[in-house]
Amino acid sequence: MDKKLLIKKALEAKEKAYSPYSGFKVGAALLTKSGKIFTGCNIENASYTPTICAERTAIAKAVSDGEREIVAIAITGDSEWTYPCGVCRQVIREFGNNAIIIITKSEEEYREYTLSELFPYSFGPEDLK
Ligand SMILES: O=c1ccn([C@H]2C[C@H](O)[C@@H](CO)O2)c(=O)[nH]1
Ligand SMILES: [Zn+2]
Repeated sequence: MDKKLLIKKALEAKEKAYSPYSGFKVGAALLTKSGKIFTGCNIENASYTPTICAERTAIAKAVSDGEREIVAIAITGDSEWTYPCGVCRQVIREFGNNAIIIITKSEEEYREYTLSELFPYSFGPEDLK
C-alpha cells in the first residue's frame, strides 16, 4: 500500500475544504480493497448541523461508487494531529472495521492506528445479526 500517496491525496483534498464558519480545513483519502482511492474534504453549511466531515465525504463517494471496503484512510486537518470525530469513527466502523487509520501532518510525519485502538468496544453490523 502506498501510504505516501494516500497522505499526499489527503493533503490535496484538504485544500478543497468548504469551511467558512469554522475556518478549519480537513482532508481525507481512503484506499478500498479493489485498489481505488477516494478523497474528501469537510463541507460546512450556514445552518451548521448539515456539516459533513472530510472522512464521511470520502466514504460516501466510495460507497456510492460501489466500494464498500476501506483498507486504509489518511486524515489531515488544521490542528497538530487531527483525529476523526466520534461520528466518523462509527462510519469507518461500518465500512472499514479492519482499516488502518493514518493521522498525518505531512508526508514525513504521520501516526498509524487500527480502528479498534481508536474505537474500542464498538457497536457494529454484527450486533444486528
Ligand atoms: O475529524 C474531523 C473533525 C472535524 N471535521 C470538520 C467538521 C467541521 O467542518 C470542522 C470543525 O469541526 O472540521 C472533519 O472534517 N473531520
Ligand atoms: Zn467526523
